[in-house]
Amino acid sequence: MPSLAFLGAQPQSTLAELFAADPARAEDFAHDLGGIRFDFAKTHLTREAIAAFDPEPYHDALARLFAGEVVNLTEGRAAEHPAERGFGSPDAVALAAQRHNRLRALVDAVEAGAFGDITGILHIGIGGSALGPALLVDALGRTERRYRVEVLSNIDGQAVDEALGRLDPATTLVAIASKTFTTAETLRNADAALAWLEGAGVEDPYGRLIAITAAPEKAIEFGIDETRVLSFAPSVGGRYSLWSAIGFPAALALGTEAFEAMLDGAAMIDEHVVEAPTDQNVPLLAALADLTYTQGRGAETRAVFAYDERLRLLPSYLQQLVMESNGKSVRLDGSPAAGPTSAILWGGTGTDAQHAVFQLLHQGTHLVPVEFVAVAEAADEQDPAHHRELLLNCFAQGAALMTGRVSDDPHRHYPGDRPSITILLEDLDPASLGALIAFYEHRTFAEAVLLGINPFDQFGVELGKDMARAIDDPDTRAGFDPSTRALIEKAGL
Ligand SMILES: O=P(O)(O)OC[C@H]1O[C@](O)(CO)[C@@H](O)[C@@H]1O
Repeated sequence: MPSLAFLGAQPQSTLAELFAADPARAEDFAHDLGGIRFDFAKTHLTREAIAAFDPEPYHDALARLFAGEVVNLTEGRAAEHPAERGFGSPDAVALAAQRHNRLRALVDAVEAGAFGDITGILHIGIGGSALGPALLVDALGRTERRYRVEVLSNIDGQAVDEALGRLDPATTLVAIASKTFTTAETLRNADAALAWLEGAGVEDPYGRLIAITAAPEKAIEFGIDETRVLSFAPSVGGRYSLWSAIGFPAALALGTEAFEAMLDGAAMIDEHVVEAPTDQNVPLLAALADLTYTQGRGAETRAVFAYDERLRLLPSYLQQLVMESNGKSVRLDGSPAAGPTSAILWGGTGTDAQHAVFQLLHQGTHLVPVEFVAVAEAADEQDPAHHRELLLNCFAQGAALMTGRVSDDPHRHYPGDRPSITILLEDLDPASLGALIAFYEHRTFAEAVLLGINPFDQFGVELGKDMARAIDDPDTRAGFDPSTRALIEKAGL
């Protein structure tokens, strides 16, 4: 059983005291890995706590994950997303490679004109079947994107109209991405897309559909020819699936080489977590810092600010990854979790957020560990002066949160000692983005292991889905509470 005893070895010193006592802190608590600097110096993590941490249970869990053992005990399956990056049982790795070959073949077919002149792709999916592709394309496809990609997730008809309005039905491919191929929003939106193609007079609308799923039989039942079904393993969780066929729109829009470079970046992190000792293991250190605040100091949230417009979708991607994984109350054996589990993750982009929510971060009553994610190199064709100011603002915020400012006037007093992690990418490219995302996956995994919870199930979302079905049925609706029935009546449903 993993132990959180290391938290007891953490002196309750302030950040200023930690820096004063340790001249090498800035250097030793910052780690350069794959072109990314992970700087933990402005957290309350200490050498004592790291030394007191027993990494054995973590490494055992990691070995089980990479061996393709059943680590998702509540659903009785493995969690094989690392196999997409070459780490797993030989069978899983071979199968993932075969599936990537099919993905590449389909990209090649689109490029060779097998679907006619295609200029756009409508990617329909939700949660893990949408957030990853949306992030990849938005982050990396701003200048070189070869196809217009629209990601449609919400069941709101306005979202449908907006997405369709930006595409030409005559030259659009529709990818229906759903691990289960049963998700209500996705199927409803797929029907809307089909009607859109039909309405525009597209000769063979079903011929324009591609399915991406772990349930190929259901996609075939829907009417999609099996040659256009890209599958992935049921053991790849939705929020861990962007490495699989779910990444198809990114592979198409950015090119398969870029997609492979992203997988390589992630694989570099896979290797790192296995080999690095605790005091160098970047995702593990981040998890130790997270637990220092949630378990050790009562922090309920953690905020991530992307100081780069290209990463504006990162906070919402991380919300699913972190909260759907570790927002649990019971341990693997069903016993209650000992103390808080996942922090509530929220965030935004810098510098916008500075003028909206940073007041609370600097002077509010909540302890909010902050994370800054920035890129040293400006995006192509970006004004270097803007980029310089963006970065300077980012670093100034970390310094201000930590240092504070003393004033006799309580309204103008900044207490300081507020922690932050800074993640600085040398450049934003497929490899560094892959590494960044895999870092977050491994950090989430490490946290789950230390908390003794299962990061790979998500039963919490099932109740709402069941109720959404029941509420639409007059017989079961009668059993709903009076408040809900009154709302349904008021809305005229
Ligand atoms: O890919 P699917 O099966 O459509 O599911 C979409 C999303 O729904 C969830 O199951 C829960 O809402 C997520 O875990 C998943 O990413």
